[in-house]
Amino acid sequence: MKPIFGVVADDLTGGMETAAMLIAQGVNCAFVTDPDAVESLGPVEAIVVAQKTRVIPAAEAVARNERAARALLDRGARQIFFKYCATFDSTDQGNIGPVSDMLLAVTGAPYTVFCPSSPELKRTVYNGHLFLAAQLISESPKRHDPLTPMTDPDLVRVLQRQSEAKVGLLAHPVISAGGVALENAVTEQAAQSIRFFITDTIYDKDLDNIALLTLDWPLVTGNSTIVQHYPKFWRAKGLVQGAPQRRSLPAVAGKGVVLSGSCAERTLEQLADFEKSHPVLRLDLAAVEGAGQAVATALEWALPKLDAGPVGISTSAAPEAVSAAQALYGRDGAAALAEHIVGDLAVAFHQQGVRRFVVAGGETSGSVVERLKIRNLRVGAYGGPGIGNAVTEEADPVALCLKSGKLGPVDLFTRALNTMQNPEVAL
Ligand SMILES: Nc1ncnc2c1ncn2[C@@H]1O[C@H](COP(=O)(O)OP(=O)(O)O)[C@@H](O)[C@H]1O
Ligand SMILES: O=C(O)[C@@H](O)C(=O)COP(=O)(O)O
Repeated sequence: MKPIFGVVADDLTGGMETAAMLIAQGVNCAFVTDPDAVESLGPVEAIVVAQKTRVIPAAEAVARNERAARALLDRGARQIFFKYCATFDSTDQGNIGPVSDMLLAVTGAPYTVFCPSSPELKRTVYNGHLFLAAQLISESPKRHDPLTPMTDPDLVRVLQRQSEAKVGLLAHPVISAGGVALENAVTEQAAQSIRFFITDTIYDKDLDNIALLTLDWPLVTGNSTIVQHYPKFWRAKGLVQGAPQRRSLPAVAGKGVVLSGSCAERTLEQLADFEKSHPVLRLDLAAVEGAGQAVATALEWALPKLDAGPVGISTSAAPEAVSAAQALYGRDGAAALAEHIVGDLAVAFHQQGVRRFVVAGGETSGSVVERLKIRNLRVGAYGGPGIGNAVTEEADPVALCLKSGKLGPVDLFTRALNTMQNPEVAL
């Protein structure tokens, strides 16, 4: 069976969420973190290859995503989808442009769209400008992101800084008209050598129009939300067979921990909520004496508590503390230190019998999954924005809930740990 959809995702949380969305719509979707794992997968309708490439140097991101795309195309994938964040997380040296340049060449696509919007989450694009609710992204809390502060809301300008390809805009009137009017707009702009189209999107209906436009394109790019708009069209064309269903995960017992490296406002709220009923250790990056000492301190604090119930350990901090850590270690140095600590803790906790992990933050999730050497996961059906639930396919399984920094209900950490033990309780 040739997959109808091959996803190359630039982080673990969003990649897993994408797989979960497809699964919830009855699409038999596999999820792997290593392109080499694609070849040996059984028959599936879709495959997500999610790697931690969002903030790595562009050349390395291009090489790793090219391996993923080629592995998917070698399996016969009918369409490649490049999945990035709804907030277009990227720096000027960022990867969305270079990876898309490469994917255009590898798939032979003449052009593609960029559709980060998620109307449900109030992430919309109008006149090429990205909004979080009523705020331009550059005026929202995203301007404080530790790794990808978004200071320019004009996505045409942001993408043009990253790519050789000419970037244009499919503005809202033509997106909302859809059909032939939209196809004509693409043809007209393509005749002016435009290869990348930022798509204005305000309403769900706009996403349907974009999905219909791009249904058979070799390459599409965007956030997970647009992906949810394809399965009904695939089903109408007879491309997928399965009816929408819930795929629940096997129960996993064992000790539980929350590991958090996300500094997003929502994560800080979730940690505060979890702390009402569970012990939480907050590590101050500016005060720790190296990763080794921080890990030892955290283990000494956590291990005696785990038999009584889950605990949380976080490097997450508010903008002032993030700035203090970055002033000491540099932006990448602070992130590397935090990820080193959290990754070491994940390995040590696993050795000590922890089998339920909630991880907050996309980069943080990437380092935990890499350090636990997890390549292949059975993903559960979609449980809400920004959340991916999965279980490793091995004799002594590990349950993971990977959470996007900015998303998820406030009480997610407790609920996710409980659901792992009793998957029949919906998230
Ligand atoms: N106290 C801190 N100061 C600076 N950077 C931090 C701190 N704690 C964590 N980080 C880093 O910030 C980044 C947060 O990114 P991520 O895990 O993707 O979260 P989100 O999903 O909120 O973007 C990670 O690379 C993490 O290691
Ligand atoms: O769009 C989103 O928020 C997610 O799909 C995503 O990519 C999450 O990234 P992080 O917030 O860095 O986890």
